[in-house]
Amino acid sequence: MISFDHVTKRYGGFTALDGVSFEARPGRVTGFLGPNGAGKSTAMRVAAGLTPATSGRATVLGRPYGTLPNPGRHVGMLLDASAQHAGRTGREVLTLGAILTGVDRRRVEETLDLVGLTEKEAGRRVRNYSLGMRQRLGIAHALLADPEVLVLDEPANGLDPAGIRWMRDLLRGYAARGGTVLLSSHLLNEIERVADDIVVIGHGRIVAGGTTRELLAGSGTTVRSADDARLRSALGTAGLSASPLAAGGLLVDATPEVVGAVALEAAVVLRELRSGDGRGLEEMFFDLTADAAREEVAA
Ligand SMILES: Nc1ncnc2c1ncn2[C@@H]1O[C@H](COP(=O)(O)OP(=O)(O)OP(=O)(O)O)[C@@H](O)[C@H]1O
Repeated sequence: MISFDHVTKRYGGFTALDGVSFEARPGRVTGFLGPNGAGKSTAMRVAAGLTPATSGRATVLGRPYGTLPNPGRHVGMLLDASAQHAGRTGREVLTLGAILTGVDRRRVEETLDLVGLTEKEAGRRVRNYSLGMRQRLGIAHALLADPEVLVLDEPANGLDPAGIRWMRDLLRGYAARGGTVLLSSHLLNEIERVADDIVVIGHGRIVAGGTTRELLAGSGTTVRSADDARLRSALGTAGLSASPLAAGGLLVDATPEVVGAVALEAAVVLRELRSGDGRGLEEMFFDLTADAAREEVAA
């Protein structure tokens, strides 16, 4: 479990995080989304004890990261894949990690295997790694101690399609065994596929959060009919709230089946009946972060 409780982070006069509260729960993958500069990395750094919060509290497994005994054994982090020592080989990076966290050295070979770095690649210096290989090494480092919690900032960055699928399966399997995963990504399709829960941040504030299913189910049913005023009144009589849409039609807080039944009862001819399901994460993301995007353009 990772908890943010009213976390605010200021850099001088600039507020990077503004009262951020959310949880990433065990057995689930939580996708952390937001435009560039929204505060995702800052929040992850606060959770990892690398950046102190100005106010509020972030805890991992019930405690601030820095107070966990041997935190490296419980929490696997990938915050910047390019931060590995370029002069060391992949195997050396992991061996050092194993020594520092007191993990059995055999785990190094297991982890290399797990992330698909070959014997030859593991012996190559990190400066000669491709971006995708660095990501795999970073993920291997995070998994080394088989921790209960994973915090991954843009882990899919630089992975090829097979690598992205591999990572998805890895994270799903990890969560299925009870692990907690918090991951940020700009690959919305991927988040839609891998995340159980989604948290959206814009300008340092949480603008939406919930299960992926809830968030994508979004906004009820869109209906257009031959007589929207009569349909709206019939829906009102049935106790359902309906609001007129700017482009015509109504947005109803009910399933398409229920709206269809009310229309049939009221003998109103329907022209369109559509659930919010098809809205997609991309559309939701742009709706929720539109203010942030507009301000960026204006700035
Ligand atoms: N050390 C720092 N000093 C001053 N400002 C900072 C510092 N670190 C981050 N910021 C600012 O805080 C804001 C949030 O940055 P952050 O890196 O958390 O965003 P992000 O959501 O991870 O963005 P991206 O998607 O581009 O990685 C940005 O405006 C950034 O410039």
